[in-house]
Amino acid sequence: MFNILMADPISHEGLDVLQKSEFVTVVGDTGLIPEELKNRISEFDALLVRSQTKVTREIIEKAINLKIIGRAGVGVDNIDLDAATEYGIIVVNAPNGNTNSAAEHTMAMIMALSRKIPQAHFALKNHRWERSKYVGVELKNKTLGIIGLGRIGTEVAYRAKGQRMNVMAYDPFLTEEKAEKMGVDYGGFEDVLKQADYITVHTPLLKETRHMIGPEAFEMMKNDVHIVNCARGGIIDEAALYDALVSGKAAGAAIDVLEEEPFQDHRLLDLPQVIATPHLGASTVEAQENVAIDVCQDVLSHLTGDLVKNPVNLSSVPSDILSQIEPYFHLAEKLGHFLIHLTKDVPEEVNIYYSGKLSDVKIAPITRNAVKGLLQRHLGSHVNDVNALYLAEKKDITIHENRTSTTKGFTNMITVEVKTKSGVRRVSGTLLNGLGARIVRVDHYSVDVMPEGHIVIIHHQDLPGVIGKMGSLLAKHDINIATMQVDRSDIGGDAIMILTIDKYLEKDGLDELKELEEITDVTAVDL
Ligand SMILES: NC(=O)C1=CN([C@@H]2O[C@H](COP(=O)(O)OP(=O)(O)OC[C@H]3O[C@@H](n4cnc5c(N)ncnc54)[C@H](O)[C@@H]3O)[C@@H](O)[C@H]2O)C=CC1
Ligand SMILES: O=C(O)CCC(=O)C(=O)O
Repeated sequence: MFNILMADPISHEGLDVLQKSEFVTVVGDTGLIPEELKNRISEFDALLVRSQTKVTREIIEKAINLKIIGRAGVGVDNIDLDAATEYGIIVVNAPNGNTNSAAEHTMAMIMALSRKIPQAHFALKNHRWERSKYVGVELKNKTLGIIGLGRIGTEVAYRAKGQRMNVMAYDPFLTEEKAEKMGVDYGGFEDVLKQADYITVHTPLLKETRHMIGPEAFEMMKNDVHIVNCARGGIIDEAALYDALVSGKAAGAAIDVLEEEPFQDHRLLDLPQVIATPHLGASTVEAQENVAIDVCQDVLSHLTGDLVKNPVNLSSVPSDILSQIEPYFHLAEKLGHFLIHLTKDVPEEVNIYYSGKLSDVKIAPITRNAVKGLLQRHLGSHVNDVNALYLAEKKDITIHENRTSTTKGFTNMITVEVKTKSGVRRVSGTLLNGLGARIVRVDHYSVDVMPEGHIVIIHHQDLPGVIGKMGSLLAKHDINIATMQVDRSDIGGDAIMILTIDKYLEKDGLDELKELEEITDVTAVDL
């Protein structure tokens, strides 16, 4: 049974996904202060948050059982991703479910700002009829500058065009061709600043985007510019915005997000030309349902051993290829685990070869799992597919992926190879149609072994009587051989025998096998 802590309120449609599962229990405890969260986090396998809860390194360090953090929304700037990755905790978000709501909110803010609706509303509610005070400006033929043309920025662009605005955008991934296709003017950051009447930001909050709209940016802008931030507090330097508004450079600002939430400094909010909402961009029934369902499904998938759709600290695996790679994902881990038992020295380099059908599927998740299988033996069960590559790098092990369409007799094959100072060891596996996974090569030997259960790998001299001796010795230890595979380099030369046995071979049995004179090496591995 896995324990999930819901630390921020999540829509019940998402919670239903979890509550229907017999594998999880959900504890709802919203509004915990950081100290309380730190003290309780070790009880949980999964943590669900929105933007309020700050999942800091300090909390992650205490989260000894935590496997996944689910963010019901897009921005993950409230989660220390480096710490999560380092501790092998996967972070998932729900990047698509609130795009529409955030775009609609942005448009509502742009329109309310232009027509001073909140100010006029407030006056009227206070019984003041002030028609001449609230003269607005039209959006038609004005230029909207969009900084960050991702999911939300793109939706805002289409809506602004519906308002007959000219749209100009800057995004490091925007090409001239793409802009043309969208009917958007293509510009650099400064072009947008200089030409826009309205500027709206839709980037994530990153080192690079923090305060990207600061004093210098305001200087480049047109007089009477309108500023909109429905993305993240901190993209716009609030002190610089305040100065621009007070000096009259900027005509008004609409802000949904603040550098500190809930706000500490209310100077900006007190300006009459500022309209504001308390981080409501995603606060619609529909968006909250969408993000809750998406994130809860991923949390459940991860806890029950399946792949997730929206990992943040892993590259994303689209659902259509998810089912395609899943069996290889498990095979790769077993190959890594098998091989590390054969590897007697410190691994320096790992090569993973993908051949046949696998040469054109998304292999990154498969690679991560192979590395996980390799590292777990020595680094323990905290190694997972989130931190495997990070930990390999920390251990100075270089990882290379290689694709080849050569099938080597199999329609698909994964070969994991480890280089150490004493040489190279490798193991290959495949998925046989209808028969499942098989280990088909160990170094230069051909075998056919199901990668599961108790396995003994015996290197020996190809001499008469060896198999008999081995069988008797195992029988003495009450061990039944389930399957046996043998291959040799040449008659009377080096040979390999791979046994699957019905129970674990204890150390004394292993040592006795090693003492047989024809045997050069014995390795036991449990897959
Ligand atoms: N107010 C609210 O309630 C909500 C806020 N958000 C926030 O909105 C923002 C955008 O979200 P999405 O569109 O879903 O993200 P996205 O990832 O689809 O788009 C972000 C875009 O910003 C671009 N970008 C990154 N660095 C940039 C830079 N230096 N200059 C210009 N562009 C840059 C990226 O290339 C990307 O195209 C995020 O900060 C997210 O957290 C999202 C949903 C609701
Ligand atoms: O959880 C929320 O309501 C905030 C949504 C948000 O800011 C995001 O998805 O980035």
